[in-house]
Amino acid sequence: MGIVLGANQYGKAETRVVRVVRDGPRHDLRDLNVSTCLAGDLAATHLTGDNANILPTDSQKNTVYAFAKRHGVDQIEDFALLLARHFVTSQPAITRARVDIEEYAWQRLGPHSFQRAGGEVRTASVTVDGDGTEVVSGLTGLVLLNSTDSEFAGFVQDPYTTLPPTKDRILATAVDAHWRHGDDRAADGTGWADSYAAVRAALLAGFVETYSRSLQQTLYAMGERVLREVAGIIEVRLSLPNKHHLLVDLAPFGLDNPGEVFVATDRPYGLIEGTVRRDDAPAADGAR
Ligand SMILES: O=c1[nH]c(=O)c2[nH]c(=O)[nH]c2[nH]1
Repeated sequence: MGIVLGANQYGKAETRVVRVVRDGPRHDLRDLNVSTCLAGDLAATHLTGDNANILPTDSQKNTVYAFAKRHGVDQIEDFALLLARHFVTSQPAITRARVDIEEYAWQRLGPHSFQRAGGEVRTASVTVDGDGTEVVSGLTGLVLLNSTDSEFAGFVQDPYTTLPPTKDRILATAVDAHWRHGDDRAADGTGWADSYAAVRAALLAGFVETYSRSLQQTLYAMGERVLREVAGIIEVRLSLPNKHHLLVDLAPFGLDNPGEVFVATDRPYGLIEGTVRRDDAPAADGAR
């Protein structure tokens, strides 16, 4: 019985690259998930372990980042063409390159503030018992990003701290917010839609308009804004994942990176949680 190597290919799947274009104070943002896949004369690495024809998947990933900086990102078809052509023309052993790109849409909220389109869920939890009625409204999956006006510095330095302080970073989160209505509103039973729209607007304004020194500070600002602006809300509970965007080091490719090319990491992530409430709010009943 003969055994032979069949079809094969390899590449780097799901390189998440966020390209910020800083053209003055108004920024633009492109958010991509790029997968590269190369095929060609790859028999040796499978049969003998000779890697002479193998462009590391790590280099493929770096090419995505470097091209995002060097060429920018406009239409994803063009960016995919650029990458695929690069791999087949620069690598003698590679005869086929496939590049798949997903683009995640962001809606503009301000000069450097954006909201991820889609994925948002509205929630409601009602508790009725002998003591009364409690209504907790909420939303999850509201993904927000500020491409500047965020810093994180002045934190504890213990023997395990390696994080460099930063005066300019991307701040991104998926808002999970639940707010408790006062008794009057629950008894009244009207105006939920207006209340929801007003809370959502206040959360957005708190995120967009706060110069952030920590996500904790932004959390408080968002909750405070809801309580100040929306009548009938007595408590806001927020759970904010810190969706880290790390600056890619492009120096090995002779490129600078003044806050333009980032890797969006999905885990681990910081999770910042807190409650902001009116000081006269009665204790929660426990709907959520
Ligand atoms: O806004 C932040 N708060 C933190 O507590 C923290 N910790 C960390 O590593 N990065 C950040 N960012």
